Amino acid sequence: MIFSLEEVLKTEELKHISDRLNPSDFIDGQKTAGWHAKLVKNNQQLPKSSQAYPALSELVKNALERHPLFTSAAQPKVIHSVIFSRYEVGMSYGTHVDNAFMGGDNYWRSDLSFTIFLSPPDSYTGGELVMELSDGDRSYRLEAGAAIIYPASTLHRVETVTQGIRFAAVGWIQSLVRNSEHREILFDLDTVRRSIFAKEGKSLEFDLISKNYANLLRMWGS
Ligand SMILES: O=C(O)CCC(=O)C(=O)O
Ligand SMILES: [Fe+2]
Repeated sequence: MIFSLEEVLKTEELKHISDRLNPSDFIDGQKTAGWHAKLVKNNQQLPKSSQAYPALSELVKNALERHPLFTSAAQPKVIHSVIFSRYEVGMSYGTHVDNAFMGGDNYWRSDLSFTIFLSPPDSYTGGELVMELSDGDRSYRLEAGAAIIYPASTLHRVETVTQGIRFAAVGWIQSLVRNSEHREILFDLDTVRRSIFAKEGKSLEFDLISKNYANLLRMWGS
């Protein structure tokens, strides 16, 4: 399941982040790509050792966690390996799949990948995030502050930026529920039980769906 979240970052948070993304701090993005992704990765990123990185990466994780749809859709165990990337004119990231495990000493699994768009779409051209799906390509270019979250198993690419600068925060999620189809069933059940709760409160129907939601989570989660 691919899902987008609107307004993950508020306007003042976007400004706070952009004020701290100093182009001269950025380094070649090749540093964090797998051996094959390196061949097609042509962008820049903020090094984790930079002064701004720890607080900005916490801000991004907290913003995702407080979004009402995030927990239900992603069942996050840990959000990890956040990268602030920068694409100037001519930069792109060709077709690749993200590594299955990341995070240096911790070795978190990447079940879901996310991109939070940090630049307003009218401030650059090109730079679409494209998912290469079995029924064709699907292209995303969201408002600043919005996020797209997709299975890390997906082939994807970032098109060449042809004008302006594209900033993004990307990262990965190890989910409590490893299987994407299981996550989708849980998401649907959670959506339905919340809708029942809104209409009729803690009814028998609500309790039965909640029972099955919790039991499936126990069965599929780890
Ligand atoms: O910038 C993006 O939207 C995605 C970048 C990406 O695919 C990656 O860093 O692995
Ligand atoms: Fe990627």
